[in-house]
Amino acid sequence: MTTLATTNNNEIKSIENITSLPNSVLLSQGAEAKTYKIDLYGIKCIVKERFVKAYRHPTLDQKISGKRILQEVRSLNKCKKNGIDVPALLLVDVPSNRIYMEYIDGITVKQYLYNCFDQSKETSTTTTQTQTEAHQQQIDICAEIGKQIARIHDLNIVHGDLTTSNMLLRNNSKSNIVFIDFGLSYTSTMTEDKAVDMYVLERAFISTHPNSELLFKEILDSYQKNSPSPKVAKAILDKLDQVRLRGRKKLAFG
Ligand SMILES: Nc1ncnc2c1ncn2[C@@H]1O[C@H](COP(=O)(O)OP(=O)(O)OP(=O)(O)O)[C@@H](O)[C@H]1O
Repeated sequence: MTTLATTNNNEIKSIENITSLPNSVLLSQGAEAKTYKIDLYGIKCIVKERFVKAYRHPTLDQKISGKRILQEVRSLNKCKKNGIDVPALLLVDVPSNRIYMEYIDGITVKQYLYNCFDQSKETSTTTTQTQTEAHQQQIDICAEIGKQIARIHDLNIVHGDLTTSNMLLRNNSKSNIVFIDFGLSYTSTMTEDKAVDMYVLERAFISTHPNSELLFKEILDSYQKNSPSPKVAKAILDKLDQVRLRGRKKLAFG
């Protein structure tokens, strides 16, 4: 682990206040972390800073934040090492609860799918060809999502928060999905954990992209077809059926 070094009388210090940096922009404030885009020595990068939760005991808070950071860093590193596209890790500043990573220039998969839906809508200006192309683009990106998640699961990484907002398109290219936000990720060999990961994605996908059940099926088909371990992938998808059933029962009976 390293600390961001700014030498000051031979002292190594963290940047005190991210917002004081020129060109720093707050991109999002989640429940646990703030995400900034900054310019560091001329390089655009992302700083994810887990903030102190006042309702938690400080020691416990530091322990939880430290664990989440470690998990995010581990997952990012493991993915990168195995050729799965994730932001490159630049620095980890444990005392300040910050991770510095590569800034990915590109839209989210969520936005990409919205754009395709817009193009595929019947209007006076759209042609059948535009609609067919837009539909094919949706299918292609869903196939890519399934393939890449199968590879992540094959590394025994459970993402924990799979949504189309947590997938970015490097240079806006649909064949270049970059997975982000591994803050809730963990290591597991259990089919159940991976099935729940797919269930989280399914719920998020269907609610973010209405009437997209057939598209989600593309994700599942590709997940199984492209998994490095097809038998395991099949077991995970069989388990997904059970997870769905439990989810429905929970909704119906509380
Ligand atoms: N490497 C990156 N490159 C470009 N944009 C990014 C990058 N990482 C995050 N973002 C942007 O910042 C937003 C928030 O990031 P992220 O999802 O990692 O944080 P979070 O959801 O607040 O964290 P957590 O869920 O762990 O509390 C993302 O939706 C994305 O738009």
